[in-house]
Amino acid sequence: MFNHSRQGRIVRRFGARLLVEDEAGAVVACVTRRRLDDAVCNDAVLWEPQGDASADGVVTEVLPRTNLLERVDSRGQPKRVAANIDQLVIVCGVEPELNAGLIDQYLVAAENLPARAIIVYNKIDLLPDLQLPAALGDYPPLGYPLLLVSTKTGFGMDLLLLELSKGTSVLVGQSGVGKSSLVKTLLPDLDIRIGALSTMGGEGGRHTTSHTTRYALPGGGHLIDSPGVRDFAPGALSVAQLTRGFVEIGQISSECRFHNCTHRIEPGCAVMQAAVADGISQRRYESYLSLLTSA
Ligand SMILES: Nc1nc2c(ncn2[C@@H]2O[C@H](COP(=O)(O)OP(=O)(O)OP(=O)(O)O)[C@@H](O)[C@H]2O)c(=O)[nH]1
Ligand SMILES: [Zn+2]
Repeated sequence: MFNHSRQGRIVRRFGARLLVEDEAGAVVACVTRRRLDDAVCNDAVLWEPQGDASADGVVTEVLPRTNLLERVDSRGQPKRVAANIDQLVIVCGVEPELNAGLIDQYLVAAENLPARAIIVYNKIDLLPDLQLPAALGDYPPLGYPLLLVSTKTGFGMDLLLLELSKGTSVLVGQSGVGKSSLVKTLLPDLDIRIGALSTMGGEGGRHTTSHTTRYALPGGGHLIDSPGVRDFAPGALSVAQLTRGFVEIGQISSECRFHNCTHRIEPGCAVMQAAVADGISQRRYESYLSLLTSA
């Protein structure tokens, strides 16, 4: 049989209906022929044009993913949110007070996806003397870019757009740090775009912001956004995930006497020695220990 399959990318899923961006950048309203229950936002798919009234295309296959972002819902069940994430943008800010332990948890999540991680420190307008919390100094030496921004003044937004142009990103972070404000600054025409997609997607014309959606950013790259994405909280972690997630600990752990060292009480632990000798940040080590006790 002649193969009409084309590649596309899921922009948004609304039940059985999918909005798929075709290779030319046009958005096509699709249904699924078989029940592709696990298809999520930003999945690469194969689809075939179809000319009937219900939809313009049929999604036939979900292509292999590089990763899958899942969140834990209110009943403790994992929920698939989006696929093929390149960068986790961890948003924090001058207020509420910095929660470095939470940043460390997000970094563990990023390293395990795996995805690149960027730390964005917002509301810099509230910090005229630029006295940053000491904990933020832990991150750039580990290779995590730290960007200072203000959605209020626009400071740092050009650099942020540049970082975001490198791939497909999601914004995560604690409530009140300014994630919604950032999205509005990055995508000033968000309401219009949501309106257009809602009309296309058979969502009854409701301008729904609740569905996870992939947006093209003005400087290149894409942002995947929804309240569910922004509320993403790292779930329970295994010891292996923790060691992978604290990159400096993972690096030194090959020098520990025991290959399965948890770096807590074991003799000959190179990580403990490094923490005492300032080879790694004492605060990060303690953060690791506190996550280990809940692992
Ligand atoms: N001074 C200052 N205030 C900001 C800035 N960005 C956001 N805010 C304020 O911070 C508050 C929280 O911003 P939101 O964008 O709602 O934060 P959020 O992270 O989306 O919060 P949730 O919706 O609870 O997750 C609002 O009152 C914003 O006006 C900034 O750059 N400077
Ligand atoms: Zn050790």
